[in-house]
Amino acid sequence: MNNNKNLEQTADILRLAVPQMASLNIPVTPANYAVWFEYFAETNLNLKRAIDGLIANEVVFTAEVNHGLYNRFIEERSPEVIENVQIETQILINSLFNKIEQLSTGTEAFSTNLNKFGDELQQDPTPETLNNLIVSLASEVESVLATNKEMKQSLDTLGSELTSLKGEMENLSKVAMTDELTSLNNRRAYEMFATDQVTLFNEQHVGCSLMVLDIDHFKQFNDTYGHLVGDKVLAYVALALKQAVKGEDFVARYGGEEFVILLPDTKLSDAVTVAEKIRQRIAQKQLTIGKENKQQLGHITISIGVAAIQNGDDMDTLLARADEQLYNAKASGRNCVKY
Ligand SMILES: Nc1nc2c(ncn2[C@@H]2O[C@H](COP(=O)(O)OP(=O)(O)OP(=O)(O)O)[C@@H](O)[C@H]2O)c(=O)[nH]1
Repeated sequence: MNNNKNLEQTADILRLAVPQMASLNIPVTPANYAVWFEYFAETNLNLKRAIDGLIANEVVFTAEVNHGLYNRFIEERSPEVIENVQIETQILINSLFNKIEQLSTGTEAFSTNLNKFGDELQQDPTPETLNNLIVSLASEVESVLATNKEMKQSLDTLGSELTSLKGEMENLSKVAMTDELTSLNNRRAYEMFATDQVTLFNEQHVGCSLMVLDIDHFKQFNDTYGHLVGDKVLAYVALALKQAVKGEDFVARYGGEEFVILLPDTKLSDAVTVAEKIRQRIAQKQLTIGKENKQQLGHITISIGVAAIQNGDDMDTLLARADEQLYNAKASGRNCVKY
């Protein structure tokens, strides 16, 4: 089993990456760590070449440079990379926590044994020799206790370092599940949530409904106002969707200008009501850009397909039915909800 090898490799990379990042004044954020993990793992030769080039040319690793490396070499490939880093580091952390526990148990047991030995000696007191033994055993106990104390201190330090590393890894996991442009859940996060909802339906008969939403004629919008304005509109739609649903509803950017909302424990008619409210809210909004010299962008509309989970559904069949309804909405002239 190469688990130990992986663990050792991960630990080695951790030992190399963190000091190198510190010497280049690169903050150990989850995204930066993902870049440097890959660099030292030597699994991404393009990334390695790019970083070596930057170092050779004495380029300062500013926030923009770090962000660029992450975007180009990590995010654009796959969030799986981040998840791998997260999983491997998590294994490392767990194993170190286990070791810490073993160590403290071991030293405690040693000092207990020594104490016991001291007790036994006291039961058969032969004058001088025993007295000497007791004295030396007592001093040994003392030294073990001192070592134990030192050990405890270093374990405490290690423990708090690991706790903060654990926190960073949780952030990393969050990065892997979040769409950078809109800060919504990404497709990967949606798929995990949808899988859980399908299981809940199969095992406990708790239903759910799914909306698939797509901005109408978005290509035209991009062509007229440019991609950057298009990006702002995507962020606006994301916020509007978040604000339009209640706590448990799961909003995600599925890709491009397509969003999904999964509504747990919600029947079709209720989901359609929510969808209609969202459609109207977005259609009514007059879009502007710029703070002082506001440029009017007019209105955008969205089309929505809705479906409720049925017996025999899996995540893909549910999505396919909602998608079919989205197609119907587009075919019926857009800016409408079909179910
Ligand atoms: N600005 C921006 N545009 C994007 C992004 N992702 C996808 N798009 C654009 O969204 C447009 C989608 O175009 P189409 O699939 O033809 O659909 P549409 O123009 O919205 O037309 P209908 O969906 O049929 O109403 C393309 O121009 C994509 O470039 C993004 O992240 N930012």
